Amino acid sequence: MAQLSYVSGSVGLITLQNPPVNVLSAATRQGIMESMKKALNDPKVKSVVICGQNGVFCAGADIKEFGPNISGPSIVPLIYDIEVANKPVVAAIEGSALGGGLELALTCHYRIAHSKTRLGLPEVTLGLLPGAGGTQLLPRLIGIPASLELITTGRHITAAEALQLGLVDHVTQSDTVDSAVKFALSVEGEPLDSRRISKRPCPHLPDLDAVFEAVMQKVRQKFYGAIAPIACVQAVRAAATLPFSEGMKREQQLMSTLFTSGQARALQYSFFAQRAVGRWSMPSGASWNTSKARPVHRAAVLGLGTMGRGITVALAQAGVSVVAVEIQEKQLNEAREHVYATLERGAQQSGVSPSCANITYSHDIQAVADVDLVIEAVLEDLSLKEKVFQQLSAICKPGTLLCSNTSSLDLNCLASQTKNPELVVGMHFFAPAHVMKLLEVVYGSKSSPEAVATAMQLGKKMGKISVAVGNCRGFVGNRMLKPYIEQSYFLLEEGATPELVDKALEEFGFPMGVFRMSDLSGLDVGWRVRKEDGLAEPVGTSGQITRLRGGRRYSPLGDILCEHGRFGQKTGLGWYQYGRPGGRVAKSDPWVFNLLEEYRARLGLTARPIDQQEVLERCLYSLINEGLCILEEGFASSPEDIDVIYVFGYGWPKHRGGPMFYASMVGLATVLERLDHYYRSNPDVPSLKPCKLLRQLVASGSPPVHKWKEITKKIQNRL
Ligand SMILES: CCCCCCCCCCCCCC(=O)CC(=O)SCCNC(=O)CCNC(=O)[C@H](O)C(C)(C)COP(=O)(O)OP(=O)(O)OC[C@H]1O[C@@H](n2cnc3c(N)ncnc32)[C@H](O)[C@@H]1OP(=O)(O)O
Ligand SMILES: NC(=O)C1=CN([C@@H]2O[C@H](COP(=O)(O)OP(=O)(O)OC[C@H]3O[C@@H](n4cnc5c(N)ncnc54)[C@H](O)[C@@H]3O)[C@@H](O)[C@H]2O)C=CC1
Repeated sequence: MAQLSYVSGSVGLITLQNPPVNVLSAATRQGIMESMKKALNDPKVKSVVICGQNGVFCAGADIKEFGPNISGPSIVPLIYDIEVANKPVVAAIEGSALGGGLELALTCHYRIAHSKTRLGLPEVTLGLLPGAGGTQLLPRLIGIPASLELITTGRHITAAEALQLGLVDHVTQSDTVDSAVKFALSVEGEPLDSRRISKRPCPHLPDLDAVFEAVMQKVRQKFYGAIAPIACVQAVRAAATLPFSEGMKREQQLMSTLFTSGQARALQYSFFAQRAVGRWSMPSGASWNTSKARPVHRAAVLGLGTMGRGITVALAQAGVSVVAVEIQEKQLNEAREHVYATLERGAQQSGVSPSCANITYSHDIQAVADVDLVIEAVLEDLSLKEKVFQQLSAICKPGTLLCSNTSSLDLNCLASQTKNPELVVGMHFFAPAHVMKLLEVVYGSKSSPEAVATAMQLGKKMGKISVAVGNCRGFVGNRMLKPYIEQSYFLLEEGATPELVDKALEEFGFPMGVFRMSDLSGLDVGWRVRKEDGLAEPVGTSGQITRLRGGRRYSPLGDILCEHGRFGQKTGLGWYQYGRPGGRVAKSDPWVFNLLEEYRARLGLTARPIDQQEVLERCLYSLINEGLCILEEGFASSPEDIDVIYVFGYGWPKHRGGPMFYASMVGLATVLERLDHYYRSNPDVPSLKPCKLLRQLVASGSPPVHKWKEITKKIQNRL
């Protein structure tokens, strides 16, 4: 796991050997410790270089080992041993130096990095802090403000930025190990005291209290409810105010609290879930093992409204050449300007030149004839989309993949309009499409595994976290949103206000409660769908209100708002008031309170006190129940798929893992008991009826999320 070899006569070269990314597993830590001891005791060795095999230095601790029974040599004494060494130790950094990997490099006396290396302390994203001395060493090396920024965000930086910050001593474009060995030879025998970071004082900061207060405030606001960023600030403060050994004790104290926290478990679960969704599978068993993605060099985007523009930007940024088609001249011109400005802004932020040269614009659908893949993003209208798919099927060269960005229409209907339904898949992006990380790749009943593989691969190239899902109404994310929104309306009928419901959800950790979110996305969107489904009927001022439609409880409150022209932020009025159309600051609206009072009076409903717990239970448990139904029906292949969709597409707080993980933390038996309770008092609300899978999981002793597959498979096989 770590090997000592001898090079250039006097250099001991320690190579970390733990593929794929040389994590510091127990065996690797043991290997480093033994190799270091051997090198330091060998009189022939005058200097040491530490590197990682296969072009990766080290991705830090092995997250899989985290838990109450962590074994092997501790990482902290190991790093002390390196720093006190009486021979120069040089880190040869390439690929990644992250977390414990960067801490290992910080204990070396010199750091040489390849220009393509990424460095960082991402522990905060795992619910931890850099607990192998990182919070004490980094501020001593690069100062407090820069350390606070890196440690509280977990941001990865380039070698160039690391050099600028003083984090590395030298950046090379050539062979890193060769450069480090040459460097080691050049410093053999030189005094080392000034190179030991722990011996340095932390750079003085005159307004220390004010700096820490401001950062703490920012962190509390930005990472609402998360405990790790706060502990990170506290640990860096220890570096600024305490001697090194005392600071290390404080770091360990804070780390041990985080290490066993539910938030750390959730975030570490999420780390692996993000990677697991990439290993997609379809109910037929198709996966990467059986299907190969086709290369996509040239893609078309059809419809340059809100979504088409974002998709064009994301494709161009991924280096794909784009044909962008829009029928309306005005929209086309606006889109061209918008895409250009967004790419320019992105280029300025990333320092990479913009990719505008890759895009051609047209108002003629014939322009898509020679592309490898089309993403359709025209209006959400089935007959329009059907016509577009007929045209695409006739125009495109054989083998072109036809993708739809529809958020709710049946993919099979679109596929049936084409000559090759196996080439049709959904690519459901989220707004704004060039920013949001999530992509649902939707397979219809005839989609070929190759088509799914190609969409998944393209999503990855575009920097998305792609999740393959089945073709049910609303797919996974929007389908689960339906009972969540429905419950929020029922709560209003029973006595809650939009403010009360939103406060409960925002304190849970959502960036926006359900009503503020609905105002932002536009209330008319759901209204249109409800009208198409025959649910929304005009109420008028004297009309009868029926709260039972199709045998189910129904709340027309959302429809009533729309009948008054209140579509949310875009009209300046929705569940809140915004001052003007397009306004962003939500203020309570007495009109809404009056409406609710009149509505309840008209229907003979008595408002009762509703607490935050009930809001959370009814909104979240009904959403969780729907997620479990989706799993039961096989439209998602694992709970990880659902959790990743909610964290990256719907603002589910990261430190709560996702709805499925959260349900397992709360206790599946508790979720079942509460759903049973609410369903008993609302037998006309089917989404509160606990699904079969939930009952089965509880009956099987509520296994952890990673074991659910054993039970879902059995249920799915029986379907
Ligand atoms: C009981 C009470 C005790 C209380 C006291 C406790 C004290 C404990 C002290 C411990 C102090 C330890 C401090 C420390 O060192 C903390 C850390 O280092 S935490 C880890 C920080 N590192 C990271 O977050 C890096 C994570 N990795 C990445 O960002 C990417 O993998 C990377 C950029 C390196 C490479 O990306 P890419 O090429 O895209 O590959 P993948 O992401 O697909 O990864 C490939 C493969 O490797 C797995 N993997 C990656 N990193 C890790 C890791 N750190 N641990 C385990 N496994 C890792 C990844 O899952 C992939 O495998 P799959 O099988 O495909 O999933
Ligand atoms: N807006 C959102 O937040 C999201 C929307 N979606 C889906 O994306 C699709 C597009 O939605 P938006 O961008 O919001 O709509 P939009 O109304 O902003 O844009 C649609 C564009 O398509 C153009 N168009 C219509 N027919 C066309 C044709 N035959 N050829 C070329 N262009 C044509 C229109 O002129 C318009 O510019 C819909 O299916 C929607 O459900 C999916 C995820 C999120």
